[in-house]
Amino acid sequence: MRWQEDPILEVQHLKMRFGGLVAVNDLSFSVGRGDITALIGPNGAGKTTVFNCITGFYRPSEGMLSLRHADGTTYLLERLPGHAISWKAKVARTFQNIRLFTGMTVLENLLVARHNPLMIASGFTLLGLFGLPSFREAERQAVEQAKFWLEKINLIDRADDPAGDLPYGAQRRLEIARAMCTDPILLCLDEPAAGLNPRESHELNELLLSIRRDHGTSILLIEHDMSVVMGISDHVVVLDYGTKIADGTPEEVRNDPSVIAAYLGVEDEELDKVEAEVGL
Ligand SMILES: Nc1ncnc2c1ncn2[C@@H]1O[C@H](COP(=O)(O)OP(=O)(O)OP(=O)(O)O)[C@@H](O)[C@H]1O
Repeated sequence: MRWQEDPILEVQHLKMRFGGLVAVNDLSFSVGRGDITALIGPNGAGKTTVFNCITGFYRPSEGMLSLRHADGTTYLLERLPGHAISWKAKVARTFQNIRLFTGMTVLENLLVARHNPLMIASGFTLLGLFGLPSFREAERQAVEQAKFWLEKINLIDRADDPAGDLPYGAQRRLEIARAMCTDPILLCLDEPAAGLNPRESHELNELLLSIRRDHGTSILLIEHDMSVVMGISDHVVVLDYGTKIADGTPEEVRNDPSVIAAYLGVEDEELDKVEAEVGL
């Protein structure tokens, strides 16, 4: 199992407290390099809180989040500021609710993701923005990369339209493309299939599989749509009330009585009955 042999991310004893509420409690799991890993669980289980800790939106109350690049460089994410998690550690994310710049064009939304390299190429001077060859080259590369992703997500014909005019499913794909324009090694997607129809969710599966195959990007996703989770994940981690209740391949997790019970809202005492019903 890649998540045991070559983890890109190791979450160790993660705890997140909000006042008296413990949203995530002593959570440990690994994400395999090159794997598609799904983090699932009932509403309020703590999934988005885990994402917020990994991507620097929250500082964990306790625990360690170590991200290891292929060359061995390791980043302790809980110690890095948010911008360094994206820029240095190379972790990108999308949000549960779409967060595009709706008044900007589709192309501009992708160019925003190249802000850091563009500013460095400008030498952080106004003159650099107009004159430096390095800036013009960085700008050309940013446009090329954006066009590549627009082709890939079938939005090249809409490049100059405002992002807010796109249909919902296309906006979701654009968000993923924008995250990919930061060249992440770990892509975190918060409910990418939410609100998609079955055709769009099939297209999403294809897009995620091609991101993993063609770019080697590891993917960690939160998802309620089981056709996405069971269809493309290599590894599934299940949370309930902030703790891990299962961790394994989709097949292992699918038949786990505690997972079924958590989803059905069954009390611990009724677990035997659920086990009998699923034939375990
Ligand atoms: N900033 C916050 N302040 C206080 N409580 C919070 C905060 N963020 C999350 N919580 C609480 O932490 C718990 C876990 O929330 P979280 O959003 O992580 O769950 P989730 O598994 O992502 O749920 P869903 O599937 O509904 O998105 C919930 O009880 C939630 O109310």
